[in-house]
Amino acid sequence: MRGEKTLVSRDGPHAEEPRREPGRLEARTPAPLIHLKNATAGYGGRAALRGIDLTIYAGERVALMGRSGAGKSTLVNLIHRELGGQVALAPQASALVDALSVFHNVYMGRLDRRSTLRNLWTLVRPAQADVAAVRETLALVELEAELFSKAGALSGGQRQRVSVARALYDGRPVIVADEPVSALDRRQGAAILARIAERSETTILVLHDAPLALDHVDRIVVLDDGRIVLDQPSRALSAADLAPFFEA
Ligand SMILES: Nc1ncnc2c1ncn2[C@@H]1O[C@H](COP(=O)(O)OP(=O)(O)OP(=O)(O)O)[C@@H](O)[C@H]1O
Repeated sequence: MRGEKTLVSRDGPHAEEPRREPGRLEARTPAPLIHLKNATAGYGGRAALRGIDLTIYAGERVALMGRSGAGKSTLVNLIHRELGGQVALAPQASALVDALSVFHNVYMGRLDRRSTLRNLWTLVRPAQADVAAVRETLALVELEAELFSKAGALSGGQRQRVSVARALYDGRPVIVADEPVSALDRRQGAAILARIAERSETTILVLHDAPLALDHVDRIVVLDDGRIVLDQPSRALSAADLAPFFEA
């Protein structure tokens, strides 16, 4: 564990709503899902994100990209905090509870919507209906054979799929996933991204693979050293456009 996290967002969401003239008829602009204006975040007094201006609307599919240490996970945490209960988070696969089964790790996606008694009972003797629902979700990521394996015994790619399954099982309208497919080959990665897109209204994904991102999201946001250095629709970009941001 590194230093203590102090996430700070200046001006918060909806800081600059468009000004409307009274009495004037105009097309209704949808409210942004997230609106960060000059947001900052850091750890123990050290800035990890600076001057972040980012507006995301419901229905968008956004990839956050950039070199290691650029601030992607920090931005994911900030977005998660701003959106609260609307978000199903698929954290990096390292966030799984190794000592628990795949079933229990996925079940955790709905922990906060069940009674404490039911959650405790599920630790010992899961209800058949819950087992069936989790198995069905695991089938979406081709992992139903591992239902009762310990999470700690899985490969990196399997762990990523469990993390995604937990977010799918959670079932909230926004899925935010931090590196959901980096340990998978491109075919498997594409299949998982397709499942995420089918099961969510809005997706915000940390991705490393440019061709995969260009195929699966509408918009690419690149971070470098804590700042947004590119924010464009994928259709306007090629892998060559993104390459300079990943070269040493
Ligand atoms: N818990 C923490 N305590 C202290 N510093 C941190 C912590 N987490 C991240 N940082 C620092 O903040 C900066 C941004 O880190 P972050 O994890 O957001 O980057 P990233 O783009 O997600 O990297 P990666 O692709 O390697 O996961 C880095 O300089 C990192 O060292």
